[in-house]
Amino acid sequence: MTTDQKAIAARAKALPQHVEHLGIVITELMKFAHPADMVVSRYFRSNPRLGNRDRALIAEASFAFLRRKTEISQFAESGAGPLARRLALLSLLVTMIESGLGSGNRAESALADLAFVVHPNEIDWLQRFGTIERNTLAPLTRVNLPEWIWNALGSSVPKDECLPLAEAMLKAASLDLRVNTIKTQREDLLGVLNDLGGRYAAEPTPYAPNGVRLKGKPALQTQEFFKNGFAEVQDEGSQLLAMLLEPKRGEMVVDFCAGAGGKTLSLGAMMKSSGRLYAFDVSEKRLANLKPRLAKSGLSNVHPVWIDNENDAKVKRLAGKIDRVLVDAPCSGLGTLRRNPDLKWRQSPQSVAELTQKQLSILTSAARLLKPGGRLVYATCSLIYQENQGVVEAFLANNPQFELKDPKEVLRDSFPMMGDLPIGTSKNSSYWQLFPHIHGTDAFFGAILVRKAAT
Ligand SMILES: C[S@@+](CC[C@H](N)C(=O)[O-])C[C@H]1O[C@@H](n2cnc3c(N)ncnc32)[C@H](O)[C@@H]1O
Repeated sequence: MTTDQKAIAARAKALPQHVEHLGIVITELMKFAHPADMVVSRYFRSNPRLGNRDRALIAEASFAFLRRKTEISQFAESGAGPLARRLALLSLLVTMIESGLGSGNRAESALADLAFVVHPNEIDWLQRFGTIERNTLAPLTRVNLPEWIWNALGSSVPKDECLPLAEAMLKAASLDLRVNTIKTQREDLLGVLNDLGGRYAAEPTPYAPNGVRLKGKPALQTQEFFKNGFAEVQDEGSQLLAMLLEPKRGEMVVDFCAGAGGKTLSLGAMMKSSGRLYAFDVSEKRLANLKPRLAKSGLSNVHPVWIDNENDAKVKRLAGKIDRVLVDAPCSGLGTLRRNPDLKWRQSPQSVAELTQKQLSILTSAARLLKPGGRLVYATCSLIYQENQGVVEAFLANNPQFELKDPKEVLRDSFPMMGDLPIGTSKNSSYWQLFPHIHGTDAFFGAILVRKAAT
């Protein structure tokens, strides 16, 4: 038996308890009362005896359930025994087939890995699920989306791309890092990572110049390179989005919705730790999470500022003084379904309508910060038209002192290219958009707005 086979056998023996734990987690997830990652980590905290491998499998299967909830729930109706067990078994089967965990990447070998836990009368039933031809499923079952989101995709991509987009969102996302160029260079970090062994197998991201993609999902927190701030976890798309702002050395820049600072840290490094970069957010907790990341980043130009709301006096005091503003607006997050599949079940047309109002209000306040000639990037990780183009159009209708700049023109000399266009731009749009089925990133939207020089 090879080391890999031994590991697989050890994991397979532990599966009966996985089914039980997973059944409890899925029952809790189906209430949709809290974000899925919070539900899963709370469960692990209250079950401290679960090992790392158990946790990895339970977490992966919980997210597989959320991604394929329609298919799994519908098929589960046909089984026997407690519903939680049926859902757990189907989710484990999906995980085994898709992620290559256990010895199987196909239905039969995935089933063999479940042999320790399935009852004889469940085998045929699982086999039937594992061999369903996906293209025979009804459209909404196949895409595992609520109808309103499936319909909304058509306003974001051409009709013939809706299915490939929806299918791409059913896959788990890769783990990407951004190299902190204040401390090291990508080639050097790739060397360090690849010396750490197979689970870190790292390669450059296809487009982002400072991105690294890891093949596995290794624990990062304990690694020296991570503790010392040589890299941060950041999806390639998010890295590219921050690059739309193109901040320069010595400028005054505001990251209006900085959160825990994913993009703030990218912007600070692009500014070579010079000038002044304000990181605003209404969430004290998120800004508190930025501080340790900032401390290890080596940046000295970032100033976190808690604001009460977008019209806070601290914002008004900087009106007309800022060169560049990033508005990474709070949004439905429906572009990140690969990572946050619970969002498709937790958002609704009503929640999107409320977000749209908030987004317009934040954009309007943030825009007042700009000097004449200054650039604002309005961005979301949504693919819903109302949160994206809809907000920008409403803003421009009320603010004629701003104009939309075509990213094809603005980015031509400075941005990573895909074919003959800057990545994320297209011949027939003046907006910037990334999609999982085209770019292999989460879906992101960006609009480049400039305050006209004469006003
Ligand atoms: C998409 S997240 C930002 C993610 C962050 N830029 C990053 O790259 O990690 C949106 C953020 O907007 C913040 N937010 C919500 N309402 C806000 C407001 N009125 N003014 C400023 N920030 C706000 C939220 O607290 C949240 O951190």
